[in-house]
Amino acid sequence: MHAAVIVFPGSNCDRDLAVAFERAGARVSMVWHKDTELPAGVDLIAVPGGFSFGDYLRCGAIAANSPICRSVVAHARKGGHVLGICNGFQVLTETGLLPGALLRNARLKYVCKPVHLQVTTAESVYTRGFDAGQVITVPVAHHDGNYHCGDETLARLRGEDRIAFRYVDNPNGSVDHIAGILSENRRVLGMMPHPERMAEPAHGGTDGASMFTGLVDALVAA
Ligand SMILES: NC(=O)CC[C@H](N)C(=O)O
Repeated sequence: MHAAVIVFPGSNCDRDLAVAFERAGARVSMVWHKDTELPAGVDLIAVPGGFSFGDYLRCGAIAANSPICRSVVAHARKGGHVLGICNGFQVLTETGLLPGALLRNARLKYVCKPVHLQVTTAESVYTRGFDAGQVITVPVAHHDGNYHCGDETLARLRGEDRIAFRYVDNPNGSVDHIAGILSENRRVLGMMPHPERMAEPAHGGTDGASMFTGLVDALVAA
């Protein structure tokens, strides 16, 4: 299984994400935002967390218009897998691959702490390593994590079982406590919490590791 991790100026979770994939058995290529082509044979693209382009304009807005993102969008439109974590989730909403937007946290503060997440659906390659309803602990670290979408979109996300994770105690005001969502074909996932920061014992917990092992196993078997 070959994963590509996209790197923007200001990304700061790219190495963590690569290590989490490698520990789960994946081969990883780092891809600079100015590149236009993805490495041949890539199974999954991962858009990491951080402060791409200094969060200027809106978090993820400039990154979404970088050369590599044209290939990321094309990969997803062909049915490819794309995972966006934190700033990566913001980038995916800015590209239009996922609906909705990440607004400033309800209390206007940067929130950085471990949170409890309910795995809302296990029906995706990203969440198959968990049981539906399972509660896991992973950290959040963001100031724009307040997920917002219109009523119609929310009804579709619920009706199509596309809410991947919900906060047990909502830290940022997200509608319906949403922490992560899936695309219509369930192959694109965006989430604000950081599973890659809770993926080995030295992190203080390993709940996030199941996401990477479940994902790599699914894509190897595909
Ligand atoms: N850790 C992150 O990816 C942070 C994302 C973004 N810079 C924010 O604070 O909302």
